Amino acid sequence: MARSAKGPAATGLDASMQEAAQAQRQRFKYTDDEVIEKPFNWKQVLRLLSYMKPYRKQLVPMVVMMLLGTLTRLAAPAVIILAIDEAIDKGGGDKGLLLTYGGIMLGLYVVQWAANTIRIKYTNVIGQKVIYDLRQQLFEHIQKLSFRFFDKRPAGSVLVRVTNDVNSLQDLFTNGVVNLLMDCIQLIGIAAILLIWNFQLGIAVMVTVPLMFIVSGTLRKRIRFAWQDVRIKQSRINSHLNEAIQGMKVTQAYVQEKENYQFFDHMNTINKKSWDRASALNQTFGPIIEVTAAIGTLILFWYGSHLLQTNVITVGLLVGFANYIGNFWDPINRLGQMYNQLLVAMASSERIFEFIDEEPTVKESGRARMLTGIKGDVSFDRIVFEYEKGRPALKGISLEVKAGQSVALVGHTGSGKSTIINLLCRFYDPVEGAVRIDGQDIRDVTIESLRSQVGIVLQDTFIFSGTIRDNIRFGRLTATDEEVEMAARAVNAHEFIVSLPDGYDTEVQERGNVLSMGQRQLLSFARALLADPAILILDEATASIDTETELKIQEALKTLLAGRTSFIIAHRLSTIRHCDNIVVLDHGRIVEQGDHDALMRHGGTYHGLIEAQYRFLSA
Ligand SMILES: Nc1ncnc2c1ncn2[C@@H]1O[C@H](COP(=O)(O)OP(=O)(O)OP(=O)(O)O)[C@@H](O)[C@H]1O
Repeated sequence: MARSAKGPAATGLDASMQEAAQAQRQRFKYTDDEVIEKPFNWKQVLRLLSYMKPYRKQLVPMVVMMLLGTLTRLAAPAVIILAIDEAIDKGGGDKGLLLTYGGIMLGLYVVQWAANTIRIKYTNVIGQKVIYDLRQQLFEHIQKLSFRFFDKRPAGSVLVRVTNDVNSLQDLFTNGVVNLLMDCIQLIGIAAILLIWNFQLGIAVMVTVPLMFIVSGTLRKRIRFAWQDVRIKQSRINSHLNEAIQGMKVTQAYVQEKENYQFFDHMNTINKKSWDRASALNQTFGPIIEVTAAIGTLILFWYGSHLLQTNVITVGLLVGFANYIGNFWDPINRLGQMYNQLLVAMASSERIFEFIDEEPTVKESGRARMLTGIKGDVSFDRIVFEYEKGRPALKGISLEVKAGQSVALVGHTGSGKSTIINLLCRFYDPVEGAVRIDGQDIRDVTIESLRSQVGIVLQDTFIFSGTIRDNIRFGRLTATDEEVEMAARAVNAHEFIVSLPDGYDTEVQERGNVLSMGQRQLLSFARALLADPAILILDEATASIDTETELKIQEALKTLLAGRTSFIIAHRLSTIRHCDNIVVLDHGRIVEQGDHDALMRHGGTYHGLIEAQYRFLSA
């Protein structure tokens, strides 16, 4: 009864929850675009190894130690053979000789231990340095890449290359390459010793080797795919987690926690299943290797004892063979693992090199001059620009701005206001036409000198982790504490800064979580003032400031803008009323320009926008 009373409601709830989870699944679409492994590619391996070149000096002792370690390991069973045959078997127990062989064995182990310790030290040092260089080179290069590059990629995928992909090469450089060489030398060495010492027995005990390679190859492949699947599932969880944390406020505001939880639970379950499968497959590998190894040992003792009885081999040789065979399977096993690791590293290095080889689309010409001591005349000469081929964002913009003038850019959303600014800062280059400052095409001047003449206060004010003082000083790193404070006072930010617990030394988090939007904007004003650029851009800069702060800001802006050419993008038209020139954009074209009074008299688009805004505010 209890069950039937509860049943329909519970079933209904379950059904609705399942529907919600299903809807969530459809909402989150993850593309597994990152290929996890790539075929072996010699060119790429050589390119990777070239990162070791600067450390040639450390490479020499490392290789010497590696050879010494491997040779001593190969020599040890040979000494056992001699000790048994010469000191125990033949001489009927020559204690002196036995002690000598014992001493040699001890010596070999000490040398082997020392050689391995020194080798590991050198490999770690070289490996870490190579990874450091690679990460540094990658980051340095990414910083140079143009906006077009970032437009095409989500921030997460760029992040993953600098972290995960570089990390996956770390193992290869710190252990992989050296172990691979050591294992190869050991395998070839053992095979050669066995065949030289007794060809027939050598062939007999190694008869299982091809079998081992086949089993190991096939199984490893399956295990590799299973682990790849785990990585894909984990990377999905990571992307979802990233999105869930970034969008936490929206999730809570729309009360979507339960749905998010269910979706996460669904992905987590899939991940667990995938992990269980891979791990179960992995566990089958050990017994298979052991069985194959046991077959080899069985053949050794069966055929070996036969050869012993017929006096073809000695007891020492049989024991020595057993010893060598014991050292034979481990390298085979490791080589399989190494091969998998190498294929994963191939994919990671390909992704890293793809970024390193990416040329910035905004390039500096070899003859670029410094742009210094400018007046601030700006001209846009018949500019055509498109972000995506065939979809022009600017369609022939011509605009003359005299030094010291303030220009407002207005127009509907998507009309091209920010694009004009992007071209002035050379974040992109126009497809046609030219942007000039004081008559110089900005493609002929160095990017650094151009951007240091152009100050920008963006709509989304970025606050870096650090103190308030550091954040203002970002405008000019050499500014003194007094200059930082003066800039803050000039834009009316000083008052709120000193009211914070540690004043100018208050620590703020990435993106300025402890500050209000208005406060963040005031800080970025101070930052721009400190930079003292000849040309200033304010992109929606006053959008988030309340009326009282806005009055303060308007006052500060007069100081900030005095003597500078300025471009102001503002949706609130009241803030740009006093600009010298108001440029009205419509679908990438200038449709009107003039001062406020002239445009109002004209009664065109601007007049319409002012009317609409007035109606909206008084509604
Ligand atoms: N990174 C980009 N990649 C592709 N298209 C873009 C990109 N940035 C802008 N666009 C497109 O270019 C056109 C102009 O955009 P722009 O950002 O200059 O408009 P806006 O006038 O500043 O708009 P808003 O007032 O909304 O900020 C729009 O159609 C927009 O969709």
